[in-house]
This record gives sequence, structure tokens and C-alpha cells, in this order.
Amino acid sequence: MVMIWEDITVECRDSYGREHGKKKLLNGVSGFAEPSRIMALIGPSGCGKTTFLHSLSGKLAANVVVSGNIVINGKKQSLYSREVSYVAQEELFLGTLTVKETLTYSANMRLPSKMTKEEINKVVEETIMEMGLGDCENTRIGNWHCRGISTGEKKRLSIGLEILTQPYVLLLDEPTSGLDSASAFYVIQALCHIARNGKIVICSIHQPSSEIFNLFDDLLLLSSGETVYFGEAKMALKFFADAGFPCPTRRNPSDHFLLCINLDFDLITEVLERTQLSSATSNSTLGMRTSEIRRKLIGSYKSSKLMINARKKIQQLKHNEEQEIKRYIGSTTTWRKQLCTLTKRSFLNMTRDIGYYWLRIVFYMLVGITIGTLFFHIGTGNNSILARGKCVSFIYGFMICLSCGGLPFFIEELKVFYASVVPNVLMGLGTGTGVIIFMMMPSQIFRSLPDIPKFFWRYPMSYLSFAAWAVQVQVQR
Ligand SMILES: Nc1ncnc2c1ncn2[C@@H]1O[C@H](COP(=O)(O)OP(=O)(O)OP(=O)(O)O)[C@@H](O)[C@H]1O
Repeated sequence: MVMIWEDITVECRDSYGREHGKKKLLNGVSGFAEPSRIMALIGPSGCGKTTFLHSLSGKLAANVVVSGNIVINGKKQSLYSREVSYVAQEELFLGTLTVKETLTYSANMRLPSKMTKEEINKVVEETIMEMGLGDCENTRIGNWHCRGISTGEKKRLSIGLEILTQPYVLLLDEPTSGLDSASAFYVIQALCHIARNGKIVICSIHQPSSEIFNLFDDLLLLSSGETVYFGEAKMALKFFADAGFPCPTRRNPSDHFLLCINLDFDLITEVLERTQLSSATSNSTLGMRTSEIRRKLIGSYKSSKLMINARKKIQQLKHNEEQEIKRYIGSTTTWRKQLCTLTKRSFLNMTRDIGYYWLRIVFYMLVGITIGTLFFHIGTGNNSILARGKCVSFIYGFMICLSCGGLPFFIEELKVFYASVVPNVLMGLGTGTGVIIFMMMPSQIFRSLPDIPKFFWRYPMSYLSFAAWAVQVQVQR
């Protein structure tokens, strides 16, 4: 089982969709990834690392056009492949759930329904062990108002969520961003372990330390959408030395690579020259402008044996037979199970969040008692019609104001649904139901005070309907 990408070119139209405003984000990037190996994708900011990972996982934005071939396990891939799992830079979780609960709910949603509870629990336990999350399995993830697990643990949890279904290929966008060197080392080591179990792991990374760099088997070096180097990570230093840019002995290899290809250094030099803060006119350590070094390196790579061999290997691997590999195909669980899981998760999330549920219940009770007292025994005469009208407006006003308090939590839950179209559809449907139920509720309170408990009960029911809709769509996590 191998993954091949051949002549991947990504172009984006300008914001008006005009053809002549096209910009090349990737230019003919080719390569391959083999199982049991981990590949680093390194390059300056804006060089196209995320675009490359999005092309491989079929998550490109609507305003870009991709051309080229992607072949996984002998099969040409269409827009989105279930064989590929993608871990984005941003982590999306429900902060009130613990690590174990998050993994268990996700496993219940995505593992085949024929798997028993014990089997699912075993997969969850194995994932916890593999990602080294044992110490924090019962700790809440935490959100903006409640501190939870550390950033490193969150990164490992997002990886854990993706490996639950045992994908062939794991793509990760900067899994070490925001981590200290020890946590970053831990994350990459966990990824190495996943790769050694026969998976393909490709991850973009910003300036890894030399210890982390040594963990990678392969390297794809990009600069402004062009391949500067593709091959074994340990051979990259030789390639740079052969091209005339050897890495000084005490310099971190990845720092050296970026120093040679990051065009921002030229801009900085220009600014310094203009402001007369420096007289340097070139990449100070290599004595040349970075654009020139980059051009030479790209030229060296294009005429190198590395590229010829890579092309030959791509042609060989493209015709390899498809292999049977065990994995859990996502979203094969039944509609009913998804409904139960989502509803349980939604209730747990709501009840654990004081602001989302309990605090608002207290406010609603206070409002209910106030309104009940103000409009107690208003009678059934002509004058009471006006009083009833006032009461309804009063109730609507409070309801709408207080419901805003739940928005941050509602949005947090929506984000977890991930696929871009789903949140919009759900937001519309959920809000619609909420409004209808709001309209029904005042009449309940209005009739008599003893009905107030019904009103409190009915409000959470709108979230139940939201969960029911949610399961009808493809849920990613
Ligand atoms: N959908 C898009 N429309 C227009 N431009 C885009 C789009 N996606 C990416 N770009 C541009 O393509 C270039 C590469 O972006 P990309 O996010 O792939 O870079 P990156 O190497 O991942 O950067 P970083 O390391 O900072 O995350 C950037 O200049 C970006 O502005």
C-alpha cells in the first residue's frame, strides 16, 4: 500500500473568480509515501504546506482548482477519500467532556454498528494507550472558561480521534504548533509509532529541533509551491552540500533549509537597507540573496538523480496491485445509534455547563415567577386583552435575551460537526425549531404558573430535535 501524488498543481482564482487573476499555490509537486514511514513537510510560512495536505485529503476550498493524480493503494482517488484522515491545526472538542468520553462518543459514531460495546471500549483503550493519554483520560478537555488538559494532550487527542478508524494514511497540519520541545518530541514520537504499525504518516512542521528532525524518515521541502527537495530526510544535508550550500556543523538542519529557501529574508534585507539599519544585501550567512539560492536549489533538484529516481519509482508504484487492508470504514453505524449517541452527548454537555443550562434555568425561573406575579389573576374582561399582549411581549423579550447566553456553547457544538455545509444547515434548522418552541412556550407559562416545569422541560427538547437532524448528515467526529 503506497500513496502517490503526481504533478499536483493548485491554482486559485482571484476574489472575483476571474481567470486572469489566477495564482499558483502548488506547481507540479510529485512524490510518494510508503507505509511504516513518517514524512516531514517543511517550508516557510505560506509556501503551500496546508494546500498540499488539503489536496491529498480532498479538502480544498471552492475557489481553487487542482490538477494531477493521487493514487492510494493502487486506486486513483476522487475528491474525498475515506482512506485518508486529516488532522487540522485547530482542535475542535466539546470542552465539558473528558478525554475518554470524547473518544468513546466518537468511536460510537464512527465504528461499525456490528461492533459490540466491549470491542468499541477496547479500541478506545488502545487509542488512549497509543497516544499516551492514560494520565488524563478522566480529565475534562476544558474550554474558554474552564481549564482542562494541556495543549500537547489536546494535539494527541485530535490524533487519537483520527486513528480510531485505522485509516491507511494520516495527514497532519502542524501537529506540534504551540508546543514546547518536549511535548513536540512526544507528539512526533507517537506519530512514528503509528507509522511503524504500517500506516503512512505525513505531517507539516515548522522548524523542528534536530532531535525531532532525526525522527523523520522522509522529507518534502516546499518553497512558494515548488519542490526544493523530496527524498530521505537524512540525505537532505548531502543534497544541500552538493548544491553548494552545506549546513554548518552546529546549525539545526531544518533551520539551514529554511534559511536557504525563505524568501522573506530578502524582504527583511530590503527593509533594513531602506531604513539603513543594515548594510547587508544578501543572506548574511551564505553571501547570496535567498531568491538566488532558492532558484539554484530548485534547479539542482530538477536535474538531480533524486528526482529521476522518484519519477521512476512513481511509475513503478502506480501499477502495484490493490492490497486488502483491515480498517474500520467510517460512519457505518446505524441511524438510531447515532441519534442515541449524539443526544446523550448533547445532554451531558449541557448539564455539565453551568452557563449553558443551570444558570439559565435559574434565570428562567426568576422571570417566570416575576411574570406570574405581575400578571396574576388578570381576569377575562376586555382590559385583560391588552395586559395579555404586554405579557407576551415581556416573555418574548426575556426569552430572546436569555437564549443568547447559550450561543457560545451551541456554536462550540456546531463546530465539532466540521464539514462546512453541515453547521450552516443545522444552524438554520436548530434556530428555526428554537423559535417555534419559544413561540409555544409563553402560552404554557401564560395559562398558569404550575405549568412552568413543562416550559423548562420543553426548552432542552429543542436540542433533542437538533440532535435528530444532526445524525442524518455525515458526521466527521
Ligand atoms: N483558498 C485560497 N484562496 C486564495 N489563496 C489561498 C487559498 N488557500 C491558500 N491560499 C494562499 O496560498 C498560499 C499558501 O497557503 P498555505 O495555507 O498552504 O500555506 P502554509 O505553508 O500552510 O502556511 P503556514 O505555514 O503559515 O500555515 C498562501 O499565500 C495563501 O494565502
